[in-house]
This record gives sequence, structure tokens and C-alpha cells, in this order.
Amino acid sequence: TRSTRPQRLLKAVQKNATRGDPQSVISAIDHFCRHSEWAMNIGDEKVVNELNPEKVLELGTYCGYSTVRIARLLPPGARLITLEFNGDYAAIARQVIAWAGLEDKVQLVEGASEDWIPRMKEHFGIETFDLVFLDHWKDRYLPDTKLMEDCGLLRKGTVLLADNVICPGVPDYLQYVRNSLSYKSCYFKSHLEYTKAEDGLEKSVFLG
Ligand SMILES: O=c1[nH]cnc2c(O)c(F)c(-c3ccc(F)cc3)c(-c3ccc(F)cc3)c12
Ligand SMILES: [Mg+2]
Repeated sequence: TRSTRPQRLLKAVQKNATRGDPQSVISAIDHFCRHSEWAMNIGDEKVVNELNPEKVLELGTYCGYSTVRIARLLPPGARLITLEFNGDYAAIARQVIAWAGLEDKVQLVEGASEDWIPRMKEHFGIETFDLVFLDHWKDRYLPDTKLMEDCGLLRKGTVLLADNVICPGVPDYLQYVRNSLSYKSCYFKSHLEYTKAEDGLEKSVFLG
């Protein structure tokens, strides 16, 4: 049967990127998405870099592109936990992360965010996160944010970074973080990855 897009993306990484070189993995995926097939990676334009997180949670791994983008910048000892619901995506992402040589910094967990968020403390020994990147399913952004609050995983200063707040859009989440007294929120206008359509990131700091 015909290969899947994630499988073709992985082949492009293994063909064009250097093992152990995260930047070459990112460039290979960007090239694949610009010149071969669009894929829902956050892309090379939507960027927020002034953060220095030690403990990062990523909701939605897909093929591991943003995982590599974030993990390559983590200092020794810092950790990124990434949750992926789709087993096929998770299998590809594991190989992309390994090709980048970042498996020591990244823990990829296959399963539903709502099942794993309540288990972060007892299963991973994580008290609170410094950064949460929301890039999974638009209908889960708000409930998972409330669940993280209820599980005590957010501390004063934790940054929530949400992709696709315009396209496809997450109106209920935006309304919440922009109107809640518990968040300081701001919008980073950009474009839908590899296209001219508007999209952007919402950065929301939890105030405790
Ligand atoms: O679902 C997503 N999760 C995370 N990031 C995403 C992302 O960065 C995207 F650009 C898109 C997107 C947006 C526009 C479009 F035309 C196609 C896909 C999606 C998405 C939206 C609706 C779906 F039915 C399927 C995929 C996602
Ligand atoms: Mg996205």
C-alpha cells in the first residue's frame, strides 16, 4: 500500500539530514514541507525563543518537528515530555527524535492528553512545568488547560504557548486565557506553516 505522509517525511529526514544534528533535521523537514508535501509542523516562521525552560510539556507530537526545535535548545538535565494520541505519528516521531540525537532529552508518551496530564507527578516525578506547548487537537486546548490547573502542574510564571489559534482557531481557549485574571496573554501574529494564510501563537503566562 502507498506510504503515508509521515513515513515520507521520515524518509526525507533519513536521506537529507545528518544523524545527531538537530538543525539538519529541522531544515530537512522544512524543505520537505515547502517543496514536496505540506505537513502540519509548526514551521520555520512561528517562533518564540526567549524562553529557557527546564521542564517542558508538549501536547501533540505529530512527526516530532517542534519537539526537535524545542529540545535542541534545552540545557543538560532539562527535559521535554511530549504526548501523542496517534500511534502511527508516535512511531515516526520516535525515529525523527532519535535521528536528531535528542532521545536523552525527550520522553515521548503515546496516549490521550487527558489520561496522562493527571499522571505527570506520580509517573514522571514532575511537580510543575515551565513551558507547555499546545499543538494537539483544538477541542482539547481549553479542557486540558483547566486540567493542568486542577492538577497543580502550572506555577507562577509557567508559559503556555498555543499553536493554530487562528487557523483552524481555538476561540474558547482564546476567550479563556485572554479574559481570565490568572493569565497574562499575548498574540504573536504569523502565518500558517509554509503558507500565506494568517495564523499565530498565543503566549499566556500563568499568574498563579
Ligand atoms: O490538528 C492540528 N493539530 C496541531 N497543529 C495543526 C496545525 O499546525 C495545522 F496547521 C493544522 C491545519 C490547519 C489548516 C489546514 F488547512 C490543515 C491543517 C491542523 C489541523 C486542523 C484541522 C484538521 F482537521 C487537521 C489538522 C493542526
Ligand atoms: Mg500546529
